[in-house]
Amino acid sequence: MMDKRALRARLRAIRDAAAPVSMVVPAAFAVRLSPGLIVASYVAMGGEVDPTPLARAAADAGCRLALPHVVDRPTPIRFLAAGGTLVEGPFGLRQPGVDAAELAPDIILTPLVGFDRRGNRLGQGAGHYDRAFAAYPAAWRVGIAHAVQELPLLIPDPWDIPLHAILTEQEWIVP
Ligand SMILES: Nc1nc2c(c(=O)[nH]1)N(C=O)[C@@H](CNc1ccc(C(=O)N[C@@H](CCC(=O)O)C(=O)O)cc1)CN2
Ligand SMILES: Nc1ncnc2c1ncn2[C@@H]1O[C@H](COP(=O)(O)OP(=O)(O)OP(=O)(O)O)[C@@H](O)[C@H]1O
Repeated sequence: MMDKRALRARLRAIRDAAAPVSMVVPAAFAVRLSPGLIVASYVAMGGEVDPTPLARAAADAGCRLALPHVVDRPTPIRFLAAGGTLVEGPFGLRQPGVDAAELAPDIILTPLVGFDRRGNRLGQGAGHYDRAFAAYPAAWRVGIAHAVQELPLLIPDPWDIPLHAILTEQEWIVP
């Protein structure tokens, strides 16, 4: 059994030591966008990769943007309409106010702590995206990370739902 906590600590350190990268929107992402689709992005914190180029491409294509709204570790995240004033949330996050409209995402962009080429993912360990993926099984799941966050193999837990694609500053990976 892999020690996920130790792995997470190591990968966060690797991620936070990496030079900031700016993402180029892959054609394979752009072709998926169409007016009215709901794209859940995130507000990067710490050493996370900034998904703004993808969010902007989505908005330019007429998609509606949502952002995760976090209450605490045990409470499932909800995706709320972006565009209003962001407020401070737990874990140092910036997020929509609790009164923003809840949206059901068609595409979910998720920041990764670690990943492998099969689409297995290591996140923050609160199960927020695991549960969001289970709640929206039809959504297209796109992970975003620095290339150095790749692992040779991550053994998935029974509840893990794999990513459809992973974007790094070097590659668009489709498992
Ligand atoms: N930018 C961003 N937004 C996000 C997430 C995320 O990982 N990144 N989430 C992902 O689920 C959800 C929020 N859940 C979270 C759950 C736990 C921790 C957490 O334990 N943070 C650590 C520091 C983490 C780090 O350095 O990466 C802490 O507060 O000690 C953060 C977010 C939704 N929004
Ligand atoms: N569909 C679900 N419903 C309820 N709890 C879940 C579900 N999926 C996962 N969990 C719980 O959430 C926690 C997730 O831990 P895990 O180490 O897999 O997180 P992770 O891979 O870092 O992903 P995440 O980004 O979702 O935190 C586990 O305790 C697990 O039991």
